[in-house]
Amino acid sequence: MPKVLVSDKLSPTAVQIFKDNGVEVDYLPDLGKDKEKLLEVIGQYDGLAIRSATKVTEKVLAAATNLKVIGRAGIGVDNVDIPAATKKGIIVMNTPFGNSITTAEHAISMMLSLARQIPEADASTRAGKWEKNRFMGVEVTSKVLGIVGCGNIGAIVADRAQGLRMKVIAFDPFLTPERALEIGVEKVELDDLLARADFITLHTPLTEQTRNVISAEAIAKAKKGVRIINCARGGLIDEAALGEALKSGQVAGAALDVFLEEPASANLLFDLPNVIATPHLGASTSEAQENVALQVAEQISAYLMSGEITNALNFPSISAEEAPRLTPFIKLAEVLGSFAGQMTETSIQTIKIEFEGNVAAMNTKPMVAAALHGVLKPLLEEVNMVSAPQVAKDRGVGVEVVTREQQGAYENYIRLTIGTERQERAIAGTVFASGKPRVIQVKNINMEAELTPSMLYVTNEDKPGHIGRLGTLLGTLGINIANFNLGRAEVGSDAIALVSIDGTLNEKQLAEITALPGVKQAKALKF
Ligand SMILES: NC(=O)c1ccc[n+]([C@@H]2O[C@H](COP(=O)([O-])OP(=O)(O)OC[C@H]3O[C@@H](n4cnc5c(N)ncnc54)[C@H](O)[C@@H]3O)[C@@H](O)[C@H]2O)c1
Ligand SMILES: O=C(O)[C@H](O)COP(=O)(O)O
Repeated sequence: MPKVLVSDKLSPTAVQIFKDNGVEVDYLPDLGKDKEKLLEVIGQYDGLAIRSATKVTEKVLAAATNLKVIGRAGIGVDNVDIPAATKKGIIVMNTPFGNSITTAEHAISMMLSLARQIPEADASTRAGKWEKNRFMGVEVTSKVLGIVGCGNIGAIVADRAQGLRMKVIAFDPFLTPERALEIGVEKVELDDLLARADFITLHTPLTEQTRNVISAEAIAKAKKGVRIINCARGGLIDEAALGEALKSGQVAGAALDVFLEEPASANLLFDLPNVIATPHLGASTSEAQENVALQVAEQISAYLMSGEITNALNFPSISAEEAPRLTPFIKLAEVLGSFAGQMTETSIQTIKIEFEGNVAAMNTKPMVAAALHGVLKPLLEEVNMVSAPQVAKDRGVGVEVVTREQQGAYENYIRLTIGTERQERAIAGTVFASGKPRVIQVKNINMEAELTPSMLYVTNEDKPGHIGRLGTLLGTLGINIANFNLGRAEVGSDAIALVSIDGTLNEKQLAEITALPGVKQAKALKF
């Protein structure tokens, strides 16, 4: 039974869902904050369910010897080292929509609180002062709201702000003009947004491009008296620059849910009167927490129990219906890749994967990942299905994927062609109705072979006596033949033998096989 650790405070719904799905679960909501303890126990678990408190660093991942999946009950995954997880073949998932309405509502609440200084007015009134003249606010109606990052949350904020009769402009390089039109926002450049916005709200992930997007320079370009809201990530704002601008009046107020250092028990902005701070509460409503807990527990369980992949950030999705149908094709793609990888001795420049017939209409991305894994595995130690596409890219291997309708006799057909500086080598296969993957072409020579764990591959001149000599030699070497598959281009030309054997061949035995008359190449293959 797979075992999952919940190391942050998730709704108990998650625990119940894991149990209902046949997954063993340890609910230790404070463990994520204890780095040493996490390192000690993480090796026991197949899955990890977290929020933002657990930091899944490279060190944690190195200790996570059984970990297969990390599920983030929420959106931001900057607390997970995704490249390191990918390298280890660990799927990283999030729940991209579960808390977006709640977070957008928090941003709007923060904006209105800033406009009317609600927190200070509340504190002053309850302290017995009746400072009616101190708290002069501003209306939001007809004001310009500048949204930086107009994805799921940004678009919901835009919708709510339009309800408040604000004019909404957005800076987001990935926002298409069609989408901007659909959600009724004006797409602008950052400098334009800074120059025009009365309120600026941030809704981008924290990346190298977005870090300090609200810098001293950006603040200087903003309208005097702008109010800034950040319910996304702390690193988006240069906090020191914001502090100076709040003191000078360039920024009239800031409402911050997130901080550079969290938990933020101290922060240079906390002493300023025109700052509203909340402790990363953006996603904290009972509705959002139910949503994300339920989703993450279902997603982790589905992956561990059936291979279904939803909302993964480092692997293509595989639906519950697809998972059983795709499995034999993923297997085929991997063995074709492995065959080609084992046959390749010089550096790979290109990998072409062609899908024909039924398989071309399926979700080919996991098959491509499996094929690349198969190719790279014999050449590199640290590669897996999750990391293979990135490894191929990092190594400058050109990957081409082609899909087309059935052209030959096979209802489904996958061909993988490897290009090196010396040559191109193609190998093709199919999956029979029984679900069995078979190799059907090697170097354009037709054959039909099941790839078994240990095989001998021989190319030879098509001349009488070869099969007898090969069989006799294998017998003399004490190697039992489980299956013998043959193919040839045409009479008297090149022929191929793919022999399933029990046990493995050593270098000396291979040299004896290579020395047989007419043999051009002999190779031991493992699958
Ligand atoms: N405070 C909280 O509790 C809380 C809750 C949920 C999410 N968040 C944060 O909010 C962020 C946004 O969430 P979302 O669901 O809207 O994500 P999303 O992916 O739907 O939207 C992010 C948007 O940012 C845009 N973007 C990326 N790089 C940009 C750049 N350099 N400049 C401008 N725009 C850029 C993207 O194109 C995208 O449209 C998350 O990454 C997370 O960090 C915080
Ligand atoms: O990215 C998110 O989903 C939010 O930052 C929520 O974080 P939390 O789960 O720690 O509240």
